Amino acid sequence: MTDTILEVTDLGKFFGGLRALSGVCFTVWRGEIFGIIGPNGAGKTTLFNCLSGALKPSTGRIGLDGRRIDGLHPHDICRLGLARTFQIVRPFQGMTVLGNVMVAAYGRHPATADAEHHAHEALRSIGMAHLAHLDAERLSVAEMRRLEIARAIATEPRLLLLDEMLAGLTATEAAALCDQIVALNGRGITIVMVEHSVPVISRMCARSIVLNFGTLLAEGTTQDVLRDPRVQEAYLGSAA
Ligand SMILES: Nc1ncnc2c1ncn2[C@@H]1O[C@H](COP(=O)(O)OP(=O)(O)OP(=O)(O)O)[C@@H](O)[C@H]1O
Repeated sequence: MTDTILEVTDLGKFFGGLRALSGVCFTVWRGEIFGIIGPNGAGKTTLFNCLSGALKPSTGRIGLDGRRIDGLHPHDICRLGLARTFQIVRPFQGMTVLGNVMVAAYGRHPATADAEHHAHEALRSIGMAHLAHLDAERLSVAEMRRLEIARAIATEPRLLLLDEMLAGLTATEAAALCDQIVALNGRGITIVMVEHSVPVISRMCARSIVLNFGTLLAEGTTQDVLRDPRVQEAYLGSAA
């Protein structure tokens, strides 16, 4: 039997008359890397904002490990084991890489020595230990992305939402980051990733959903989803 970590049922988010999400249902299984694709404005970031508590959904329910989390505050959702990254990385100004990650680690480890230890662990897990004492603002784009993941990891999530982590990276940088993401997944963290690159989603995610105009266009194995004629027309066709 498959073990569900995240269950989304009839999720809707309306901004006035705009239905950014409507009737969205899907299930993420524990231990998988799950993909979310869709054209610009399809509602992917709104979905992440609802899952992480940044936005209160207008309809529906979200279950994390069987517990209802929709409408909870972001820090409560984070404490329950769901972390997310942001498309645009904004490190705390005037702080080192380590300091930035410690801010996240304090959530579970209020003592400074503990927070520092766990922040170092998070940096090591994403291959950034050697950059711990660098001013965070001096990082490259690829390093910023890894810092963003380290901050999320430092909250010790069971489920990690990654929002377009590969955008703007070179092919080599993207491949290295994909390897890091697979390694994190190998350590037991379930991953949900929003990604525009179809080849990346095909390689990384056994199962995926496609959003279009705020509705679920397809759900299933990534292979089947990408072969779906509606997906081809709405997403791949328009991208070609
Ligand atoms: N705070 C908001 N107020 C009003 N409309 C919003 C708000 N946030 C998002 N929207 C609208 O909701 C729709 C979905 O936006 P969203 O950013 O979730 O799409 P997306 O799939 O993440 O797009 P992209 O790939 O460009 O990041 C868009 O029409 C957007 O303009």
